Amino acid sequence: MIDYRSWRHTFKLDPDKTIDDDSLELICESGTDAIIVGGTYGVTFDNTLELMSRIRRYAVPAVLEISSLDAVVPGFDSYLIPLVLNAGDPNWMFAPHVSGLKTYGAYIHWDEIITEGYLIANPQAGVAELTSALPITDAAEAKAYAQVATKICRLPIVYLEYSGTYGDPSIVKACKAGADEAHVFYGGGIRTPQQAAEMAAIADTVVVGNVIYDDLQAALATVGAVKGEK
Ligand SMILES: CC(C)=CCC/C(C)=C/CC/C(C)=C/CC/C(C)=C/CC/C(C)=C/CC/C(C)=C/CC/C(C)=C/COP(=O)(O)OP(=O)(O)O
Ligand SMILES: O=P(O)(O)OC[C@@H](O)CO
Ligand SMILES: [Mg+2]
Repeated sequence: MIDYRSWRHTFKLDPDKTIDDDSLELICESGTDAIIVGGTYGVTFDNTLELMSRIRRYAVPAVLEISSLDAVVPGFDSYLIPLVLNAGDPNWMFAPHVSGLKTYGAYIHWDEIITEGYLIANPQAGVAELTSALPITDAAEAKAYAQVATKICRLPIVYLEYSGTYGDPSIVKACKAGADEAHVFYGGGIRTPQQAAEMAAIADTVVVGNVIYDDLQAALATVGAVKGEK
């Protein structure tokens, strides 16, 4: 099992976006703890395979966060499987996972599978639209969702997803409190070292995504900010 509990900082690369070789090298050699490959829309087998093979030039661990059954590519170190805690469309709760097990069951190495209790907190994110995510009304509700994930479903990870916008630290704190011993990933809208450090002081691992494509130097500066924390 990959040691995700030691990760403090990760970059998330989207197979549907373009990154040149020099930028990819800087990301992979940045000192980040892992590269997560994933995205909501436009993720295909071919663009995932292409990105994975380019990342594989470097020693950094690479994991695939599966969002489509058409894009399950062998060769990653581990596979993150989201379970969307606040999916309003029940077809996103377990149906893809049942299909996945029917299709890939014979090939699964269970010690490579890591399940994430996914809590979608930005109603404007693509993933919120896709899953018809229910709004999180307040910190008490965020804490309760985290407890559903960890105390009731006994999931090892809570992923608080603000994809595209910077989150509310009080909601992140509530999630962390509800998650107890489980591991908390925070992702969304981190664009500065200060934001990275602020979220890293609450969550166990921070995930930096979109800024990679908008401002590479800003993205790289988040690594040192997090590694100095906690
Ligand atoms: C041969 C081989 C390699 C075998 C491996 C076996 C294996 C791992 C099999 C998988 C079995 C299985 C149980 C599969 C089910 C996987 C599946 C399709 C689950 C559904 C996941 C799900 C609910 C997806 C919904 C979307 C989601 C939560 C995506 C997560 C990623 C995400 C939110 C990224 C952010 O995207 P981004 O584009 O940045 O966001 P914006 O749109 O807001 O910008
Ligand atoms: O792209 P950003 O907003 O940095 O979010 C990171 C990650 O949580 C997306 O799944
Ligand atoms: Mg993204």
